[in-house]
Amino acid sequence: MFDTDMLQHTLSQGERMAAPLPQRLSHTLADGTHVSMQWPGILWVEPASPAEHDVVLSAGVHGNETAPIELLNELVTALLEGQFSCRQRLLVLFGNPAAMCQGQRELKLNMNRLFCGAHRRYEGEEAMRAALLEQTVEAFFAQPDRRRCHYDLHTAIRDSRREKFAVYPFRHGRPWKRSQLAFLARCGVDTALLSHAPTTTFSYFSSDRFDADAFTVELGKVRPFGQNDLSRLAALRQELVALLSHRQSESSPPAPITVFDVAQTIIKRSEAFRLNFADDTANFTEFKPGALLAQDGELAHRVGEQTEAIVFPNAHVALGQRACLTVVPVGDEQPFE
Ligand SMILES: O=C(O)CCC(=O)N[C@@H](CCC(=O)O)C(=O)O
Ligand SMILES: [Zn+2]
Repeated sequence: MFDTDMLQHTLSQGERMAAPLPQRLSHTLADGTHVSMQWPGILWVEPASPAEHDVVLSAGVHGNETAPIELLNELVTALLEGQFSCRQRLLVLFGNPAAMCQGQRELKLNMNRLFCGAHRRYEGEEAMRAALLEQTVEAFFAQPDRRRCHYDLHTAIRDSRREKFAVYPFRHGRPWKRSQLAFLARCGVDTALLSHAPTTTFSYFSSDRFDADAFTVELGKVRPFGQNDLSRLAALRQELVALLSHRQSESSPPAPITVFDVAQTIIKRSEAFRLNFADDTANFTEFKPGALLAQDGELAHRVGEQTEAIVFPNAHVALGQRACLTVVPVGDEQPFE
């Protein structure tokens, strides 16, 4: 019998997240869809006659970001119970099960900085898990001429003036896709940030290596398991089921999404790094031109010539990592298709 509670099954494996399950689980649903699990928190779904999308849905790359984990778990249960028929090839990933077990963002390493081979510079369970996730995504996306997408679901540490927003990874000059922004808007994600530099995040990995339509999607604030209001993610659930069922979306055309350019990526260079605003300052709080945002020893980080809003400020990241983004309204020069 295939366990319909993927989350409990994953947590029951404890901290063994880079080792295969003692026994591979495999099951064929009534509609012919084949479902299998060989590693903790990695579910592979192969419909009998798949439609054109290969869909990766991930959550728990940060172990304490529980709302999207609960959402994906509920979606998997619905699929396994036959509540909807999955017509797209689907890979569901719980990124960092060991951190999920501990209710922590990470054990030792921020897993969302370990992709694109960055895991090779480190040792330990999280580096091994990131390597496994890369190999799994590569194997899943190996089929040619498919439409690939990857939505990597997160929640933010701070309050946010914009509850749900997506980071659109750098596309090396390829146009940003309005169709994807419209999909996100139907999901209730009303804000997108266009990145202008390569990173080592999971969504950048799928975008860069496999030309997938990939995003980091922020879905509210971090809360412990059991304390999330999943009704706030109802629109996202509905659109994911429509995508997976290969049905037209039934939601009315969304309000246009607000798009920002990432203006600055502030890196923590020394242990002297300090943010120049209160710890409870919400994401998307605006600062006037010239305002001091952070001090890193002698180095001052200031707003440029136009007002900028802060996103993901965090003085407690490892040296060399991003401690804050700033964003500005999107410029006219961005290529969209
Ligand atoms: O709230 C925060 O400070 C962090 C929330 C989070 O985990 N965000 C992602 C964004 C990844 C990206 O830029 O694509 C992260 O920091 O990994
Ligand atoms: Zn996260």
